[in-house]
Amino acid sequence: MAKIKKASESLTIMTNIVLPNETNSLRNLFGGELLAKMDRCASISAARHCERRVVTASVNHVSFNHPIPEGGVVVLESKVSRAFSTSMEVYVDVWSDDPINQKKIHTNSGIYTFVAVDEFNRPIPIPDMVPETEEEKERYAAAFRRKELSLILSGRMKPLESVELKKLFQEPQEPKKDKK
Ligand SMILES: CC(=O)SCCNC(=O)CCNC(=O)[C@H](O)C(C)(C)COP(=O)(O)OP(=O)(O)OC[C@H]1O[C@@H](n2cnc3c(N)ncnc32)[C@H](O)[C@@H]1OP(=O)(O)O
Repeated sequence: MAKIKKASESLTIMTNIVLPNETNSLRNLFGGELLAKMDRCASISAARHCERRVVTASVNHVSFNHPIPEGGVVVLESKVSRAFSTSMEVYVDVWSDDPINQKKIHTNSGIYTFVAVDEFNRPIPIPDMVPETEEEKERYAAAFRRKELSLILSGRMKPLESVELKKLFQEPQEPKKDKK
């Protein structure tokens, strides 16, 4: 598919208030609820990028650094960070927003992989993606390593078959001397 899209074209922002039925016993947003919100937000970004139906293939990384309290405002922002052949990586950032005190803190992020599928749920090719901002470029550059790691962890790739990831664990080679 020749079409190339910008990362910003997949930008999705979801803003919600944290309701009591979404909280844990500490009255903070329950982790599983947050994961579901992140999956929804990321799947919209993926569908915006490929203009197809998408399925979640893997949740590669999620961290929870700060709690989001009941009654607080949770803001999710997602964008495709790299498109491969039929799959794409989507980065989700989450903030806790306090509109009264006008404080917004980054609480966590997550990295998801989605696959575009046809009407028979078979993977189909997707448009390429071009990063523009510094952050988009950094995330794009590291996405191939993360894809390899995800494939290894899911048993779809043997560690020795990796290209980028393997380089991280290789000893630096001595430069070859010219033959006399
Ligand atoms: C939005 C939702 O919540 S959907 C509900 C939850 N998700 C689901 O039910 C999905 C269930 N899984 C499936 O349907 C299938 O396993 C699929 C569609 C994800 C993959 O189908 P497969 O026939 O295995 O396809 P295939 O091996 O060709 O992989 C397709 C692409 O996904 C990538 N992929 C598959 N699994 C992973 C993984 N764990 N991590 C990273 N990438 C993966 C492959 O590398 C390939 O990428 P590429 O074409 O861009 O190089």
